[in-house]
Amino acid sequence: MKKLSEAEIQDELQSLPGWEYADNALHTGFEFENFKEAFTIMTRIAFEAEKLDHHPDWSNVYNQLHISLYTHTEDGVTEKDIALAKIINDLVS
Ligand SMILES: C[C@H](O)[C@H](O)[C@H]1CNC2=NC(N)=NC(=O)C2=N1
Repeated sequence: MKKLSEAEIQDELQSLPGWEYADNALHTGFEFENFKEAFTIMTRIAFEAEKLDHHPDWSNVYNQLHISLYTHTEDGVTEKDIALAKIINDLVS
């Protein structure tokens, strides 16, 4: 899986509302009604991440969820991060 250039990442971000590129990774944040809603989405994301064999760096505090996507093996953002970001946006919307 090839590391994407910054230009390629910015191009992909056009179709990823809510995501930004910083510090060599993609980042987003969501706020839910409560902890149960946040954790339900996290569970759905976890199953999709397992299918892709690609896993988010994330943190959850009550109803807030912050997610960063990064490909450790390539030390940067790859198509797998873009694919997972799209799945996450679809699950949350
Ligand atoms: C061995 C296994 O395929 C790797 O560790 C996978 C698993 N999940 C991963 N997730 C992420 N975000 N980056 C990786 O490089 C990565 N590598």
